[in-house]
Amino acid sequence: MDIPYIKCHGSDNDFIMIDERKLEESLTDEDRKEVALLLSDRLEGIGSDGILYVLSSSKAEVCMRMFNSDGSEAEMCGNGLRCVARYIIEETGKEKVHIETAKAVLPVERVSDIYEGIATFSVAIEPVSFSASSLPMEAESEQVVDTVLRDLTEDQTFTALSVPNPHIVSVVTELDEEVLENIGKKANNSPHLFPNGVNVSFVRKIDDNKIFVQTYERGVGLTNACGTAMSASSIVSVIVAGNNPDLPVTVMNKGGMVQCIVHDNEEYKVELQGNATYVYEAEVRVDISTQSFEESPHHVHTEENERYSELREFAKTEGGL
Ligand SMILES: N[C@@H](CCC[C@H](N)C(=O)O)C(=O)O
Repeated sequence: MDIPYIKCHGSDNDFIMIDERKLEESLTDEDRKEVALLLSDRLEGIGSDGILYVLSSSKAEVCMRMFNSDGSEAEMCGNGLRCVARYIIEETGKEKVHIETAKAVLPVERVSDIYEGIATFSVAIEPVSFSASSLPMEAESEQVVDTVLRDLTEDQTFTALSVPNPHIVSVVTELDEEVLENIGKKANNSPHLFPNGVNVSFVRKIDDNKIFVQTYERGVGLTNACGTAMSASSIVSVIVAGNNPDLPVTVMNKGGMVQCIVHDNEEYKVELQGNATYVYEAEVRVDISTQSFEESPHHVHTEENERYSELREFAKTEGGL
């Protein structure tokens, strides 16, 4: 099967975007899983944190489905949704479109540049729930807010929420990547606690409405950034670290930066704003039965990648890396 794709990223959380509407054969869920496992592999494949599948929709311009690099499907992907948003906004020529995701039809639009010369897209992150059952998470109380999770640590507190994929977030003074990785692995090997796994984030407050976030992602491991995690972390920073709702929270990460505007009216909602950078475009011939693939030459988006490098350097300094 020949599959044209765009290698893209949001804050260096990188994806292979496949427009299924352009394929000659339709994909089954088993195909989507196999393609994710084969192509996402960093050593033997193309390498990515996951695959974004773009499908037709009867409810919106298109539907996005996201498969992690381990072949599991996620309910939502914030950085990926910005890439799909760009793709559809450029395709339709509209300023604002809607994209169907597993749990909601979400508005997405182009907004003013987050950094000079970086085309920036805003996506809605919702529905948000603090109910433990929404993750799902086995807990003694219906909500887990700033609470020590004794199965994972002795003294570190976490807040659990779904946005709508599952997250636990801890506000820390020093961010230790090794501790994060250990807790992330433990949480994802604790089906009695998190039957569907969980994304684990550490948040360090840099200043008022400015945080640094790193995440151990379910189905992937440590990544440069996770859009839903940065949205969940911004909400948690409003609740437990004194950040202000309705004003942008600048979120630095290992791959760049985004802005999250947290709205806490009747329900929590987040506007996640950041880059949607195309690295290159190519076509891959995949043979699922032999687990093999062959790639065409890449059409590299040199100029926008150079511009993104500037943002990455700026973010490193601002994030104290
Ligand atoms: N990196 C993504 C989230 C991808 C899914 C996540 N690993 C999960 O399984 O929930 C993002 O930008 O939100």
